Amino acid sequence: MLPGDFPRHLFMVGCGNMGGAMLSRWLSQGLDADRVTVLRPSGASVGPGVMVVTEAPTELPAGSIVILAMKPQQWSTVAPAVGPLVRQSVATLSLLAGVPLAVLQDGVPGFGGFVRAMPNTPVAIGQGVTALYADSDFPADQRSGIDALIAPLGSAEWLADEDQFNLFTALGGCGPAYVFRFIDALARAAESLGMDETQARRVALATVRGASSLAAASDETPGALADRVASPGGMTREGLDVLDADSALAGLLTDTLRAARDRGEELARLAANAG
Ligand SMILES: NC(=O)C1=CN([C@@H]2O[C@H](COP(=O)(O)OP(=O)(O)OC[C@H]3O[C@@H](n4cnc5c(N)ncnc54)[C@H](O)[C@@H]3O)[C@@H](O)[C@H]2O)C=CC1
Ligand SMILES: O=C(O)[C@@H]1CCC=N1
Repeated sequence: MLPGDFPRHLFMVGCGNMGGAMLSRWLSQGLDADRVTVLRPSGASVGPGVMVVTEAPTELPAGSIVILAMKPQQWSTVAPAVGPLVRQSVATLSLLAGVPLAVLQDGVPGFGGFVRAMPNTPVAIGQGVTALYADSDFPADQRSGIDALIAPLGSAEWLADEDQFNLFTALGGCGPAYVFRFIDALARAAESLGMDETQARRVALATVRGASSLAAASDETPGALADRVASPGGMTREGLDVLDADSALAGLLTDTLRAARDRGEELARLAANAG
């Protein structure tokens, strides 16, 4: 079921991996396909009944939200084409990683309805986490429409400080990729030590799923839960000692998030200049 104040119409600019994950969830939760229009250069279908256009129309249905779901680097070329539609929208949600509100506003001068959103692909099953940020120009009474839009996708966090957006992106937006890589590495490690490949993948995935569900359901921190697995003098501690030596895992993940976060500033420059 969609919330009652779900936007009346969605106009999506691009619908690839991320836009497609959001759209499939909204449709699965009861959104009528005729309440969505997708602009994509290929014109390829995104699902039964959803209108796909290859050029921006001149008008949007009343109460539309525009969702920018193309690549950040495309903003400076897309802005002139979709600017008139952005101005007609009650709000325009930008998924463009790294691109600050100021760069969005430069593309459509005078429009105060931009909201930055950073979802992640688990939105496809309603288990995403989405960061949201709007500045003081954004009409306060439109926030509930944005909340209704995001609610079917999982949890949401409004950030108070736009400077935190790239760090949130590195953790929440990019994070599924790092977790998928970890699952893969866990399975490959078991395989390299002699386990059958298919069994290693199955057990690694089941272990990560069970552990993350337990951590989500527990009052204890993941750190405390790790210690509970490690029986004194037992096997787990020997393994944890490898991960913890010289803060190996913590250091690797800090470097990982730093690299992802810092790429956001480069994407902002590309969005402003390169087209
Ligand atoms: N993939 C992810 O997990 C996440 C992606 N994002 C953001 O979502 C946006 C899209 O990323 P992905 O879906 O991964 O990329 P993608 O490459 O899968 O999809 C991009 C879409 O944009 C369309 N497109 C290309 N040129 C266009 C144009 N001129 N006008 C309209 N549409 C155009 C493409 O046809 C495609 O459907 C990016 O801005 C990214 O930063 C945000 C959070 C997570
Ligand atoms: O890789 C990217 O730039 C986007 C942002 C978060 C996930 N994917």
